[in-house]
Amino acid sequence: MLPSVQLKNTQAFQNLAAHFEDTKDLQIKDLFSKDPQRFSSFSILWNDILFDYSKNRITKETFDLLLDLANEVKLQEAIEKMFSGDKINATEARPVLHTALRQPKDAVVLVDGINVIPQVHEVLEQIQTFTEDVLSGNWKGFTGKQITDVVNIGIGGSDLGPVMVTEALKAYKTRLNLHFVSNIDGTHLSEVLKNVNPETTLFLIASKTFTTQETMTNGHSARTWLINSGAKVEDVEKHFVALSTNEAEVKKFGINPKNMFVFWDWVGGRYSLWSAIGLSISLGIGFNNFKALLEGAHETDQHFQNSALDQNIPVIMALLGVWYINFYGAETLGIFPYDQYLHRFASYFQQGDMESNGKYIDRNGKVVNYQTGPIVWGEPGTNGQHAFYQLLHQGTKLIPSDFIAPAKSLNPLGEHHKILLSNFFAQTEALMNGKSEEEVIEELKAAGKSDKEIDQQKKFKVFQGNRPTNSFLLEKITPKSLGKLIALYEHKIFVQGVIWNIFSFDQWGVELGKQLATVILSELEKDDKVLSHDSSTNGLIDQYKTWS
Ligand SMILES: O=P(O)(O)OC[C@H]1O[C@](O)(CO)[C@@H](O)[C@@H]1O
Repeated sequence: MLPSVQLKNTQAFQNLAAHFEDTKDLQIKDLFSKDPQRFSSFSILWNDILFDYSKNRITKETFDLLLDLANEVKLQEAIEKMFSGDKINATEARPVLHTALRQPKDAVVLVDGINVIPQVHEVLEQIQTFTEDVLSGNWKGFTGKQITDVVNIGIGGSDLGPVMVTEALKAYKTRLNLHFVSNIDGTHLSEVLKNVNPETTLFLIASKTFTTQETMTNGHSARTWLINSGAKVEDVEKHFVALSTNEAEVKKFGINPKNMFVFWDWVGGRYSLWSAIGLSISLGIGFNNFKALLEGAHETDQHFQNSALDQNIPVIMALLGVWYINFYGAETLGIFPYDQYLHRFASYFQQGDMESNGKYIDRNGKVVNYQTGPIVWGEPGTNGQHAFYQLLHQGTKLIPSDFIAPAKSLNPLGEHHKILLSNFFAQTEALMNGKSEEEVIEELKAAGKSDKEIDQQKKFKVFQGNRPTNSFLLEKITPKSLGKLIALYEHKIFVQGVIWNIFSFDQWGVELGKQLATVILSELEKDDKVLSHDSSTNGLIDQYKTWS
């Protein structure tokens, strides 16, 4: 079990609350003018990643008080418990060991007294052999043709990670075309099937439980499509493999267990891209790149486990989040990658963060009296600039944001990357500095505007500034640097869960809707009027029955 400390009862929280009252009106730009060393004090150059957190509403004292909080909730102890396989996912009585999936072969991680690393590497070897088999054309479809297309059927953690990573690393693509089907909406599968040839398509049925309604339904429909396209039942094994923890259900589905890539219940769904769930990644970018992704994540694991808290990037990310959420009342976290390939990064961490820390019950079973996980959202820059940045700059909400960009483009094209990066740098500067009314007036005068025009416009062109941001400047997006970056966010989520005293690795909140949908599905199959719900739900269902 993790140490359980009531956040508001900690001395550090009380101290931070008092400190917040004293400092809440500080302007970040003034902190820069007063301290020429601010950037070097509040940034970390970690090999090919520069993490700059100096554009935040913090002083050295804030930082120290936040670190006191981390110490008071016994963060270091909690980190050790996670890495060593303690059953910190207490409501499911499981360890949390996605970190074991990226450990080298000679590591030892015990679960119930058994070292799990050999099993991890056995599956990695299976992934490698299979990837090579498919890529070389050795693996053939039912008419003897090599595979050209891979369709991953999965949802949530069995989809979002592989989608995000294969998009982020598209520049490293193999000859295989990847497709992802997640939604139960038949449109998703139908649209993908329109573009693939049954003779050359491989389906990966990705599901930790192998009972998820969406995935099972999509999987069965894909199987029917294959058979209707001329394949025999005994050909199915040439086109279907399973990525799962549940061998019994895989067999029930009709997939030969020899075509199964296993993982274990100590891998959380939203932390599973490093496991067999990453098979689509390996097929899509090659096994060596998949391995480099794991190595990058392992580097972050070591950084997280071994760095002092004041030099520990995920810890600092988490503490800054707590500062804004629990003291400034911020409700969301914006993630804005200045890299088109990272266009699914924010949506990936919507599940990662919100399914982990979207909880109001603490580890003692009590309702918390403070805010927990943020709403995570974002789009790539500069698209976001032309959509919602107005609100970031002049809206009434405080939105702490992470800006991410690679220094080197994977597609150097004329001046594109310089322009992109000039926007990346300019936005965090503008969000911090804003523009005063005096500056606006000066600018309007210089542009030759009349006094009347200046009077009309001046108020609207003011930017308050003081909007906090973190910047992540990566040398380049590579499988390794991406692995590092993803793991930084994973551990940030863990640290915040420890501070908020919640269980970050279960997801009971997704169950109620699923239960009710099962009841309603049986009602949709009958013609009678539905009376068993509230009048709104009855009314909606009955209108559906009228129209369907
Ligand atoms: O991999 P499975 O078991 O199909 O689950 C898919 C997803 O469903 C959830 O259990 C709930 O939405 C997620 O946590 C998980 O990633």
